[in-house]
Amino acid sequence: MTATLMSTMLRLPALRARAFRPYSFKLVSRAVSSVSPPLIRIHDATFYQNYPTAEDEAKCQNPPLFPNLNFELPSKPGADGPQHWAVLGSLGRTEFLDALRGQYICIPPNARSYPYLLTEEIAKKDTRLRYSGNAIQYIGFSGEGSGAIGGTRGAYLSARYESLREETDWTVNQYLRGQTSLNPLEEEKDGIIHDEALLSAVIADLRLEELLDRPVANLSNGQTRRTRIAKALLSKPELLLLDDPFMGLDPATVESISGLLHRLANKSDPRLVLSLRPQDTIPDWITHLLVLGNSNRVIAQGTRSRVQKIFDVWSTAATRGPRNRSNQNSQKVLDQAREDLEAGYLDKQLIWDLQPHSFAPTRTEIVAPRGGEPLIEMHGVQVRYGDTIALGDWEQNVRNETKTGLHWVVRRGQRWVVLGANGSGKTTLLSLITSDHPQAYALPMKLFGRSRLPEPGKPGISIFELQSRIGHSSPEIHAFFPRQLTIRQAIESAFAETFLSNPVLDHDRDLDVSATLRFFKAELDPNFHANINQETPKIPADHTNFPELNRVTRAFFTPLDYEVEYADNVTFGELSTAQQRLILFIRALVHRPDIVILDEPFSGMSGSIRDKCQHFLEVGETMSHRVSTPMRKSGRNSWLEGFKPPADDCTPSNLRADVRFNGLTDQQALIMISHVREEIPDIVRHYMRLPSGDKEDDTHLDFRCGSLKLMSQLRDPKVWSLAWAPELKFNKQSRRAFRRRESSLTVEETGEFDEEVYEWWSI
Ligand SMILES: Nc1ncnc2c1ncn2[C@@H]1O[C@H](COP(=O)(O)OP(=O)(O)OP(=O)(O)O)[C@@H](O)[C@H]1O
Repeated sequence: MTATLMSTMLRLPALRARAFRPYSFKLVSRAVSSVSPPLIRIHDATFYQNYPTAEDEAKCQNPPLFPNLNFELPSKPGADGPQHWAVLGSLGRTEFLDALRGQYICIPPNARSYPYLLTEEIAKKDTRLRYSGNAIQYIGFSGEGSGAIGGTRGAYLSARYESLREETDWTVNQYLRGQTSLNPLEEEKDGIIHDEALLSAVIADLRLEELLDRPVANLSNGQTRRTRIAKALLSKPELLLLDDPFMGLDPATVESISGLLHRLANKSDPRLVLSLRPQDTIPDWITHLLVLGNSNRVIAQGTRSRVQKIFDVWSTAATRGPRNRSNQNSQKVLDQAREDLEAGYLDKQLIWDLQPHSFAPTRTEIVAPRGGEPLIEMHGVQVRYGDTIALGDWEQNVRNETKTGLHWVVRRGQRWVVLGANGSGKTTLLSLITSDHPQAYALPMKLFGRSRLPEPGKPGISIFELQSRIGHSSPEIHAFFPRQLTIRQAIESAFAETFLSNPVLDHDRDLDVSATLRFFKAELDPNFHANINQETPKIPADHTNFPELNRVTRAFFTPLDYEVEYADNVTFGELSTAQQRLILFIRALVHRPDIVILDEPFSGMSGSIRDKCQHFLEVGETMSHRVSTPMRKSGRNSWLEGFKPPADDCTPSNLRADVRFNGLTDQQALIMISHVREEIPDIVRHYMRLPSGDKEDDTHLDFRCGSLKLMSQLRDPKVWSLAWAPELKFNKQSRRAFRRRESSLTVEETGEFDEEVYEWWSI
């Protein structure tokens, strides 16, 4: 780069952005007293996607990332022991890890360096490690499912379930050994991994023995996660960056992977930096935290206890107003927080998400509805691959007879959660319902009262009918969803036969799509914060022009498509992972399907977006307190940012002409999968748990199914742990569910109760 260009760049206004110094930089640099040079040193650096130009700011493009960043990662434990870092934030976590590993343009260029990689020690170990690209490995988990390791190809979701092996269906063993090119080089023939001892240790540590011969395309999400961590460890990096490592893992696997990571981190082999969502539980062994605010700013960093104190100050500033502090340090933090709040780098939602929230039980009783007609019926379903039974390898008591396979009925109006360890068959089960699984045609199951194939006197159910009656969001759909669609097109694809075919739209459907875009504008519109104070246009509500408005007594009317044009200008691919998940969530609901299937819908989302989604699911656009879990959880509605209820919000919601969604109806059924208790809304009153583990082992989870007691909520840690309890504990603490029959009515009159037919357990 020429000196002139360099000096021009340094004069850019963007580079003179408000000097930002994370509160504890001095503290961090003092703590690092080790004689060994740091592995990463970032000193007053600003990063850019592209070389910055003078026009960038005027055109609002190429914004600076992490302006004036200071950060050091020691190579060796200091006097206080090793440093284990976690990066917390709603947005920008991946970008931050990318900046650490040498991506983006760093200004000034020498502000980011890797001094430890230039030492003799590294040269002796392996000269390849001198290059940060080799020494620092990144694993991200937002490219979901086995697709993330190139397992599933093409654009057809059922690819994962085809039992035919293709040339490119690498087994886990081949993948770990690096034997994954179609024309291997001579030296690759027996695998490029030569460190067999390391390979065996990693396979044992990550419990991969049983999976070695399985094609990577067939792995469940949790199995994929373990395989990818193993692969990264085999390249013996100096530093491993793990982006959202616990997303989508069942509670037991979270514990075991966290323990494994701790052991690795303690040996510094490799060193680790994790990224986590603000609401995630931070593993005990993490010693240092770095917090990202909005617009790619680092707003706090330092030792865990120091950053926790900063959170406390933020929290009082947000709830009780920014009063002055007696302690000088706290005052500094408070002043900085005020500045950051004003600049929008920090906001109330992030503060709320960062606080650990203890479970506050509510006194609301919610009945598990008996439900209407059956939408899904399974009578002894088993999914087999050769000799292996992937789903239904258990016995159930049905009408007091022992039967094999899955027996289950889902009725209109019911809300289910399917629980189960990673690999227990949850995704397989859902793929039978959506008919992505080829075996769906042959199994003893009915959807909407009909089989997939025609029966005498009854037509089979077509895939297109299924698609229009089922709303589905899942990690697999996320992996395959076309990135080029605009936000509006992505949501409208709910009304189409395939992702890319033309949706069948009409005026009402347009209004429905617009209503969702308006409700989630704060989360999706990139310019939302810039326009927050803009006045809503008010059109006089002339009743002759707007006959629909006769029912409401309002002087002004705001058109429903007001302020939703942003959705035509931003593509799905330009959105963050959390925003993409939000689009898929909306897409699963917007066409009001009979069955809504939400497979880990909130993973990757911040707590506040998750809460807003739960609110939408329960009570839609209304402010009703009918159930809304988030309302009761937080006792306030800061997460409803940007949603401006119409001025006359006191009008009963069922009379408001512009409210199009009131939450799930009695005609709809919900089936959810999640491994995180906070993600399960209180309207979920039924659960099914798929078995896992060795039957001889006393930690084995057996098949269970049933409803929640009147006051139970799966968000309650006690109820949650019971739902995951092994047989003995489960039997002790739950009870058989029965429904009281009205004494005057006979079985013929009331019909059978599912709780009695299928042996349900109340928890
Ligand atoms: N084609 C196949 N051949 C053999 N086994 C398969 C095949 N497809 C899936 N499996 C296995 O079936 C089991 C169930 O997988 P599934 O993806 O349904 O689990 P899951 O409960 O959704 O897991 P996770 O929580 O990790 O997503 C897994 O052990 C998986 O490896």
